[in-house]
Parts: sequence; C-alpha cells; structure tokens
Amino acid sequence: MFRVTEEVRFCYGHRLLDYEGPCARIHGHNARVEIELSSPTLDRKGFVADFFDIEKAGKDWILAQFDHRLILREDDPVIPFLKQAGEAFVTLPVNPSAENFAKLIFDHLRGHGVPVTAVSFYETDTAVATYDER
Ligand SMILES: Nc1nc2c(c(=O)[nH]1)N=C([C@H](O)[C@H](O)COP(=O)(O)OP(=O)(O)OP(=O)(O)O)CN2
Ligand SMILES: [Zn+2]
Repeated sequence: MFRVTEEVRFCYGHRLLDYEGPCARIHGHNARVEIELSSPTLDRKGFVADFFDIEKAGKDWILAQFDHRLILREDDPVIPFLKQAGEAFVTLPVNPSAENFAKLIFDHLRGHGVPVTAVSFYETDTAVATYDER
C-alpha cells in the first residue's frame, strides 16, 4: 500500500464542556493535522494523489474554518456573552476535542470526494487523535 500525507498547521482557542480540569477553561493550541491518503496503485504520474490537490481541498478549508478562531460547542454558556461583546467564534455540534476535529476534517474531505484514509489531529506535540477508515 502507498500512503501520502499532507500536513497542515494552525492555531485555535477552545474549551471542553463536560470536562473537569484545566481544559474546561478557554485556552489555545498550535495544532498539526496530518491528512493521509492510501492506494495500492499509483496513477500515470506516479502519485497516490497530487499534494497540491490535497492542500487545496484540505489546508485551505481548515485554515478558513479554524485558524485563529475560538471554537466552542454550540451550547457553550459563554456564547451569549461573546455575541453581546461582538466577539467572533465558531461553533460545533460536538466538543472541540482532538478526536472530533479529526473526524470533522475526515468527513469534510470524504464529502468533497477526497479519498482520505486517515486524519490525525495533534493538539500538542505529544497528544494526537486519529480517525481512519482504512
Ligand atoms: N482524548 C482527549 N483528551 C484530551 C483532549 C482531547 O481532545 N482528547 N483535550 C484536552 C485539552 O484540550 C487540553 O488542552 C490538552 O491538554 P494536554 O494534552 O495536557 O496539553 P498541555 O498543553 O497541557 O501539554 P502538556 O505537555 O501535557 O502539559 C485534554 N484531554
Ligand atoms: Zn485544549
């Protein structure tokens, strides 16, 4: 099996609901995302997929959605206060955990016809969550 991986880095703020500990407070991370495509065969160019195409479908969307954003679960009680203050934020129907980011990005890429097989979301250098369908 051949595998190619495109890496995307971005920074974001978030907090986790239903969580006891420091991650319940609004804080930030420098995330690294690895988008993996796999294939038993190569195309005529000798590619699993063109890195350029993966970047266009993955990196551009990830940066537009999440880079330098505060990402909150849609029922976060801080939201009315942020709205009142005119602060920008992004909501998700699920907690903004590394696992949920990995699945969200995977689903977006599959939904746009990218034959992704795994997305790994590094919340820190040492903490990573992966969603795959290999
Ligand atoms: N399975 C998961 N566990 C945790 C998640 C997650 O997304 N999935 N997220 C968090 C918090 O977001 C927290 O900010 C991460 O904390 P941690 O990994 O401890 O990172 P630090 O910046 O504190 O780095 P250290 O080097 O570990 O001090 C918690 N758990
Ligand atoms: Zn965190």
